Amino acid sequence: MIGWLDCGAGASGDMFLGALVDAGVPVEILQQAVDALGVERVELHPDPVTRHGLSATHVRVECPPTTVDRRFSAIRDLIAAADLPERARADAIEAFTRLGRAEAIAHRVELEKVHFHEVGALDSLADVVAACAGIEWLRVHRGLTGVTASQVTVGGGVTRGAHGGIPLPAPATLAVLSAADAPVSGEVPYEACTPTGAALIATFATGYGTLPPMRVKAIGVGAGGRDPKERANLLRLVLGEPVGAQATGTATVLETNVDDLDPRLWPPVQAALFAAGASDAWLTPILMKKGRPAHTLHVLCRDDVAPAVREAIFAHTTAIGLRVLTVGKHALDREMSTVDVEGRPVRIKLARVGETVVNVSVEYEDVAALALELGRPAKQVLAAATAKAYRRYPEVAP
Ligand SMILES: O=C([S-])c1cc(C(=O)S)c[n+]([C@@H]2O[C@H](COP(=O)(O)O)[C@@H](O)[C@H]2O)c1
Ligand code: NI
Repeated sequence: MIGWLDCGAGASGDMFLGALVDAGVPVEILQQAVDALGVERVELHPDPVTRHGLSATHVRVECPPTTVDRRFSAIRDLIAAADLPERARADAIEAFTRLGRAEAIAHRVELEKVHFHEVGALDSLADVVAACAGIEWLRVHRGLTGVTASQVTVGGGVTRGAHGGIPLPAPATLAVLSAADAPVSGEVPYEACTPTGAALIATFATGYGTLPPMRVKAIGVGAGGRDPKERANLLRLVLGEPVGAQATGTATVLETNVDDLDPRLWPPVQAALFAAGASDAWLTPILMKKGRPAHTLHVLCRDDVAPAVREAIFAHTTAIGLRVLTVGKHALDREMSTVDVEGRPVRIKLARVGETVVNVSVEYEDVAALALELGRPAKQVLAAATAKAYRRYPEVAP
């Protein structure tokens, strides 16, 4: 599954949460992430709303009055210590680092000393961790592999900040989006994209453009708090299975020979590569120059995430150079479905050639989780799920 963010009406933290809930992410997942921070009680309330007659979900983020001023370093430490899924935590730190760097540029202060004001900081903190937990839920439960975004409408005019009038687009919004090389335009006379919205787009989007070719499976429509007359204040998250050019085209393989990395570090290297967007990463044992036993690290990724994957290889291994290969790719159209095992859903992945299903595979993560829950061996749950899948798609049964 891939995702595309329609940012034609801008983006903000609450619009992100609305889009996620509207796309099917349980609000409890978002609330748990906020609760995991252990700060003042912040409550998320999803409401069905309309904007210009279009239905959407708005998530009210209710923050109590607070006098706590939070520096960037304190916020980063709070997120680092929170009990969140690992990738959600890493994304939340990344989003706040993007915000912090932007504020540091705008106010000419050091990153560690950037200061977020009281309720603004709490609201933004809740938005960021909840959105990151929501995207992680989509990765785990809907097989989301990547997100791209449209050009971002940022708006124009003036807004009020803690220190007075702020020109729009807000300096932090512009700094975040320019650092991410995101295409922007003004278009409307108000603040369409906030700094938090910009930081979330920049964290999740691996590229920018129009809706990629996909079979659409879910659409999440998130509303902003206001209903300006110029356009429907909506952020749309479109989720679907890639088709056509995305399935058939090119990919990048990065390769490097490594003879001096402590072998205990390979699993965290692999985790870091996946976090950077790798589609797969594997090692081949080799005998390299000077007769040294070593490994070739191969990393396959989409072309647009290759720079991030390259950075991760240099950051996490001892490699000081690598090969970059553009390879042809043909991937079958895929689609997720579920089968029922003892009343619980287990996801299956279907692969099609045209309309014909040619392969069905049971998602092992679901099997392992259900086996744990039922206290049964994973092989039994796998066999039960596979039997159900073959019953539904006898054309692929052995
Ligand atoms: O108060 C300050 S310093 C402030 C700075 C900036 C900069 O761009 S710098 C922007 N703002 C405005 O505050 C709100 C909050 O944005 P969220 O991202 O937390 O929703 C927004 O209107 C910014 O433009 C304040
Ligand atoms: Ni600021």
